[in-house]
Amino acid sequence: MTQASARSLDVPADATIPSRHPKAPGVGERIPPHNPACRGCADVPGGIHMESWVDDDRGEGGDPGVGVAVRSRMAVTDDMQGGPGLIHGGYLMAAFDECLGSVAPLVTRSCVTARLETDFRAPVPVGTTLWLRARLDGVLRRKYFVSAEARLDSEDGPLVGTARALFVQVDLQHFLRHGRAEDLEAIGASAEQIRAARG
Ligand SMILES: CCCCCCCCCCCC(=O)SCCNC(=O)CCNC(=O)[C@H](O)C(C)(C)COP(=O)(O)OP(=O)(O)OC[C@H]1O[C@@H](n2cnc3c(N)ncnc32)[C@H](O)[C@@H]1OP(=O)(O)O
Repeated sequence: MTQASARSLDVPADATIPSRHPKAPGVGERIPPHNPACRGCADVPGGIHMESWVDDDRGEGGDPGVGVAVRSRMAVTDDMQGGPGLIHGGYLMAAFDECLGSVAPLVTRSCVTARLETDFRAPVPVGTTLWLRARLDGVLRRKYFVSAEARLDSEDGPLVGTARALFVQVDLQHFLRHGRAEDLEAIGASAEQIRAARG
């Protein structure tokens, strides 16, 4: 296998699709913020205020409850402007990252974005609402392959973007080792845990 194909976002043939974790929120339930300071999903100044729910991915056979998917909504506000009256592309990518990033935790522990590819298919005016839908396409070892689409103003509105991403599962040590201590302490980590993780 070449280096390029090893890092591709194409779902490997031997990937599987596990079920939602029994303790994960159920279909239709709101997904709570994964960190109270997250600029993606928490209600904090300067955030994108994404709201997400567990969706029902009916899968190939159309069976209800099969698969793992997330539905998200984001208001496109004036402060997201790039071109005059239009969303900055980085905000659309942030929206995709947040929606895509809510999928794997329905199955496993924390994951982080390793790679994110976005196709900007149509301009997104400020003052609109983005509706996103992401699904789990396959899992191989620690790798979670996900894809998403974004539509304007309703769940079946015009398609404005699509994305594919790879999330890699990490353990708590990832955050303890790399995160700023005061933010880790704010979510309950002790100074001793942080010191131990950093060696
Ligand atoms: C307190 C709780 C709060 C919970 C908080 C939850 C936070 C969620 C936040 C939302 C999402 C984000 O914004 S996350 C923020 C943005 N992302 C990041 O900061 C991640 C920075 N990158 C990293 O830390 C690292 O590169 C990792 C963890 C992604 C991978 O490092 P690693 O753990 O050493 O693993 P590594 O062996 O390199 O890679 C594992 C497998 O993935 C593949 N792989 C790795 N990177 C890539 C890549 N870019 N493109 C393709 N493939 C890749 C490798 O080839 C390998 O495949 P194979 O050999 O197995 O085939």
